[in-house]
Amino acid sequence: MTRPLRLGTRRSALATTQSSWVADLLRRGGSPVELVEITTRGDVDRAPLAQIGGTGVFVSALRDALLAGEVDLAVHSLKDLPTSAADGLALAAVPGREDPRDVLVAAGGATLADLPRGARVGTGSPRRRALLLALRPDLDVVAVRGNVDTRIGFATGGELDAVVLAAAGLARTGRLHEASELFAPEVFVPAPGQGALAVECRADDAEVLAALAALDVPAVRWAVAAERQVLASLEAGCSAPVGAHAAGGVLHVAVEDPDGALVRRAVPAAGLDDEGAARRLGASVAADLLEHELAQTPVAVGGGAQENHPQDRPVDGPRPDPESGS
Ligand SMILES: NCc1[nH]cc(CCC(=O)O)c1CC(=O)O
Repeated sequence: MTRPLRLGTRRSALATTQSSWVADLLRRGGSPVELVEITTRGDVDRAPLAQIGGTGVFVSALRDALLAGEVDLAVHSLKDLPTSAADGLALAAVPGREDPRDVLVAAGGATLADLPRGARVGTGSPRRRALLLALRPDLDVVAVRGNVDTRIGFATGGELDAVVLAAAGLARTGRLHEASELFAPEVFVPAPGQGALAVECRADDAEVLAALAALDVPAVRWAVAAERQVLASLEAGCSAPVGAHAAGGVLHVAVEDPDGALVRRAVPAAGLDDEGAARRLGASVAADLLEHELAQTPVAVGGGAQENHPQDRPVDGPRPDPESGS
């Protein structure tokens, strides 16, 4: 290959770290790579993510650049990818997964159990909010948005008692030691695809497809396929409170029921070795949940379900970076 592959990346610390990691893997495989910076609406617009299209806004600008031929590949956090396939693009590689867990970052190294009654804990993710309140109903969960650095600052600066983040974001940027607790994924079920990356290219670009095939780790691909199918089958948007995590031969699912209570499921997931098997497993767990746990129950006038959802009080970050979704 003569010309370098152009890898489109967002500018945040996490995005450039992830992109550089993939670029290095490709270079080690003999493919020259250059990084091309892409600015997304989510990077410049300070409006709440939900208003400007959810975490999908970070993905769509990179996809547009791919389809326009401005770049040849793009690296996404897999959990930020919409579950629907993108026309003209291929999910060419799902490389090795980083730590999929969620972590607590609290001043003084406090764990969740150490936090005082009514402690203020920051997260912008409805899933993390639901999981936190299931474990500690007394907590005051505060909506926060901002990059990893900003959100850690809320806890270390004393503005909040703690924040919840993805271990992967900390690990990839060399900050995992700042976590005060690593949550067990069976209990604090991670977002579908958390810790994994998605490498996309044009579906008809045989040269890039071939280079990326070497980065694919099938066991990770099938695990995240099952996790994402749970989300897709539940017809949940990217910010819905759904956790799904496949590891050690078990698929764990956690989802909020219409009354605001957390429902968990654990089903065998050994031997997932193709996309069809992975999807069937995810779809069957979702169907079972929809039939037995998530059927709409009549809500009393006055909206009883709302009582479990005290209003978020936003804390403004200096940057509108995205690392605040699920
Ligand atoms: N939604 C933002 C986002 N997308 C991916 C990561 C971290 C890396 C990963 O989960 O793969 C984060 C930050 C976070 O959730 O704390």
